[in-house]
This record gives sequence, structure tokens and C-alpha cells, in this order.
Amino acid sequence: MPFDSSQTAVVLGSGSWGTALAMVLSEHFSKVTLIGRNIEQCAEINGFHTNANYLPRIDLPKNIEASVDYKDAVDASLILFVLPTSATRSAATELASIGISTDVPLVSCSKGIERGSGIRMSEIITELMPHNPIAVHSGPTHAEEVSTHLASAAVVGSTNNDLAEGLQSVFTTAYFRTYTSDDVAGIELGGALKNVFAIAAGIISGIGLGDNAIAALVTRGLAEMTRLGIALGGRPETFSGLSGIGDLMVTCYSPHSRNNRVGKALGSGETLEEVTERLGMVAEGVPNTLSIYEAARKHGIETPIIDAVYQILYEDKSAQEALVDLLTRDLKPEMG
Ligand SMILES: NC(=O)C1=CN([C@@H]2O[C@H](COP(=O)(O)OP(=O)(O)OC[C@H]3O[C@@H](n4cnc5c(N)ncnc54)[C@H](OP(=O)(O)O)[C@@H]3O)[C@@H](O)[C@H]2O)C=CC1
Ligand SMILES: O=C(CO)COP(=O)(O)O
Repeated sequence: MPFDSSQTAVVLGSGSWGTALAMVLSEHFSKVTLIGRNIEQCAEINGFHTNANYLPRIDLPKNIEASVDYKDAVDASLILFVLPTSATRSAATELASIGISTDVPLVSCSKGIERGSGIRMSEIITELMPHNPIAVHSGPTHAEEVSTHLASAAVVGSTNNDLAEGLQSVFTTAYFRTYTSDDVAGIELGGALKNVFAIAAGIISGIGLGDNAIAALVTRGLAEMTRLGIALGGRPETFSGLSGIGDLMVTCYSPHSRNNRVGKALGSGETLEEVTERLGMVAEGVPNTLSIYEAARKHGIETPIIDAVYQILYEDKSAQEALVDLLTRDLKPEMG
């Protein structure tokens, strides 16, 4: 499904990642409209071509516009969902109500699963707009780096190979390389699960542990991500790819990661309320620790790291106590 440069695209969500992805798409579409919810922010984007609260010091291409009106999505040839996962269902409901053509592909770029239902973002969108082609996009891609054109790679997933290849071409620039896959579930689950391990990595730094502990966390986190991800419908090899270990590494090591920053502040003694208020941006690992912990229990999968983060965030367990519990678990073989 090729796109052409006379077409327009819409990005739902005018935060850090929505804006960075709009910059990528702006190289392939005549116009990209960011749909947000803040009139002052839209005026800034339209008048000054900046989005300073989310991407300071970045000048946006002139063919990026902003609006607060979902009706501005009605003529788009491509629509991206780049919202906090908690807002995806209401956004899809609103989009469905304005009568989008069923030819328009919808792409979820958010990282998490829904609390209660345990379903993925692409499943929510398909539930509400069942006739539109659906795809997902994910990978180790901090907005701060993509928006300054630092080289990055990601993966687009769809069971429709023509759609995946069409999206691959519009998600590719000189500094941004996108691969294709048909493992939609695996791609989404890698992105969702790594957020919890990124909080754990931050906690480890915050309590003063070193590089050895982070390396152990990333390695055992990958084992846990793969075990749970397979149970929830992903394919094993996808967790060794960009949306799995790639994203796990970048968020466990990068100072850009909001989840990592939340963990570090918790490990240093701040409360969850203090750190989330100070952050001012979404850290998906906080709500998703709940949804992912619940999914793991429902499927009977052993998830010691996820359980430890859950207990620290939601059961007032101290990070030190959780660490002792993790290190003193029954000894076992590494593999198996
Ligand atoms: N940042 C990154 O580098 C990457 C992020 N992602 C994923 O993309 C998704 C969005 O993240 P990101 O852009 O970074 O988040 P930000 O916090 O930077 O921006 C969130 C955006 O969503 C809006 N928003 C927040 N809550 C609601 C709501 N309840 N209803 C409607 N709109 C809402 C915000 O509006 P307002 O300004 O009015 O609050 C803002 O425009 C997340 O799932 C994240 O995991 C994926 C890859 C990279
Ligand atoms: O998903 C991301 C990078 O790939 C962004 O991670 P954070 O939400 O932790 O900043």
C-alpha cells in the first residue's frame, strides 16, 4: 500500500513522541496535523513551529500543523495513535464517531496494555474501528534523539505485508530506519513490558548499585519479557529484536527514559506522587506495572522483577527489601 507525497497524515497526541514522529512523516506527506488538547500549545506549533514543553530547542518543519479538533483527521490518508495508553480507548471512540474512511490505516505507537481487559492498543483500536487496516510501530527510539536526527531504528508490524512495506517507507528517513514484521503482538508486548524493567533499572541506580546489577537486570528482564510475552501471544524471536531487547536496553541505560528517571527517584527516596508530578510527561511503566502484573497472574507466569516493581510502587515495599527478596530466591539453573 504505497503512500504519495500529496497525501496528508494525522498524529493523535502532540507530546514528545507524537511530535518527533510527525517530523519523520513530514518528509513524506504534504502536511502532518498533530491533534492535541491544549489550545495554547496548538497556537505555538502553528505560529512559532515549536513545541517547547515537550521538545525544547527543536524547530518543527513548516508542514506540521496542530489542532484540537478530531474532525481535522477526516481527510487524512494515515492516522497514528501516539497517546498515553490510558487515553487510547477514548481517542479511538472519538475518532470512530467522526466517520473516517475504512481505507485509512491506523497505527498504534504507544507502549502498554489496557488495565482490566489486558488487551493491546491495536486490539482496542480494532475493537472500535474494525474495518480499518491496523499496524503498530515500536523500537528503541527516544523522542529527544529522533527529533535531533540522531540515527535510530524501529520496526513496523502488520499482518498485511503491503501495508507494512508502505508504512516502512514513510517511517524511514536518512536518520531513521524502519524494519517490517508480522508479529504485531510481539512488537507491542516488548514495548509495554520494557517500561517496567526500565523502572527497575532506575531503582537499581537510585539505591546505589552498579553496572553489574543493571546488566543482570537487563538479562533476567529479557528472560522475563520473553516468557510473559510468549504467554500473551508474541513470538520468541521478536523479543530479540528492536522492539524487545533493543527497547529494553535503551530505556534501562538512557537518561532520556522517563521510566528510568521515575525508578531512580524512587530508589533515591522520593515518593511516587512526587516524582510523577515533577516529570510532567507520561511514564507508561507506572500504570502498566499494574496491568502487566495482573496479566502475569492471570496467565500463571513467574515474573519476579515485575512483582518487585509492583510491590515497590503499589505495596509500599522498600527497594532494599525487594532487592534482598530477589537475591535470596531459591537458586535455579540460568536457562529453562
Ligand atoms: N517519548 C518517547 O521517546 C517515546 C514514547 N513512546 C510512547 O508514546 C506514547 C506517548 O508518549 P509521549 O509522547 O512520550 O508522552 P508525553 O507525555 O510526551 O505526551 C503525551 C501527550 O498525550 C496527551 N495526553 C495526556 N493524557 C491525555 C489524555 N488523557 N487524553 C488525551 N490526551 C492526553 C498530552 O497532552 P497535554 O500536553 O495536554 O497533557 C500530550 O500531548 C506512550 O505510550 C509512550 O510510551 C514510544 C516511543 C518513544
Ligand atoms: O519508549 C521509549 C524509548 O524507546 C521511551 O521510553 P520512556 O517512556 O521510558 O522515556
